[in-house]
Amino acid sequence: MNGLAPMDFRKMNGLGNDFVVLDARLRPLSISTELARAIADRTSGIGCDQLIVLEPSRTADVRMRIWNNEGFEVESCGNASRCIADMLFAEKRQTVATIDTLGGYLTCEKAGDGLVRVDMGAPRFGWQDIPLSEPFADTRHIELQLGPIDAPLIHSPSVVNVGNPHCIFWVKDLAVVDLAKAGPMLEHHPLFPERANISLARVDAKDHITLKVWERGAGLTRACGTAACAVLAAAARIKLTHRKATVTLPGGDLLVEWREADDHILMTGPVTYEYEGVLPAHLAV
Ligand SMILES: N[C@@H](CCC[C@H](N)C(=O)O)C(=O)O
Repeated sequence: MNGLAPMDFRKMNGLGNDFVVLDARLRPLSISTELARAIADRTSGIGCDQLIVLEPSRTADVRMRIWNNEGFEVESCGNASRCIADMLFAEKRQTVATIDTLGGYLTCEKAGDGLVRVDMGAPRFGWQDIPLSEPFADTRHIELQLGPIDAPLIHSPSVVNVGNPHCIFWVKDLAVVDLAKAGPMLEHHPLFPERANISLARVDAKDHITLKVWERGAGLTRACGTAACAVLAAAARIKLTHRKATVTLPGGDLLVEWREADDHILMTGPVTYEYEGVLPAHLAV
């Protein structure tokens, strides 16, 4: 133990995308890459896709910081936003909450039936915004493929930033490539200087998309909220879907709407409280 008091944590998930939540609003915490990785490591006895740390905020109800399972800090997490919003609703006995993140300022509200709606802000499509390492005038489809040159298995993905970078391949068959193998290669492709979250998306109808995600820094997850938002915006942009659709992930459904009035994306979905505990001594912060 490093001389500091052991730390309480809460385990939560959004559609199976799971989080360890630490509350640093009253006691500042210093999170190193090694510590984030150790807490997220599933052999540590706890484990999660993302470590979430709550800090005080001058402008919002809370500042939410996010570390991927690999131990580096990132800008956005859609599923964690819903979880933290729900905690805040209970704490503050309110039906709205605001969350400050590196990826943007989020307004969240109760949506009935235990669901939470988060305004994820406006998508960005410029090549510098994703970011890409070279200019592309049109990010609706970029030149990138996997498989033989004359018969690529997947190709011409759409790219979008919804607080974090996403690359989406449109497929008819979600098993056309093994995402566990293709994901790491594409995540680290030189076109993505900050790496990228990689999705395979199958458009089933104008109001329904099925999605599999390889998350940057976390691998295959049961769900990725920002990927669902990115996919809906990218699909609606190229008229594959309406501006509102259900996005089905391995862990369940999210309802996503890209609102015309203000260009913002609204994501609605459930929250699950798993359990509370105390970090073991070797992980105490
Ligand atoms: N699971 C999250 C996204 C977490 C961050 C992502 N892996 C990244 O590196 O950008 C979500 O629900 O959005």
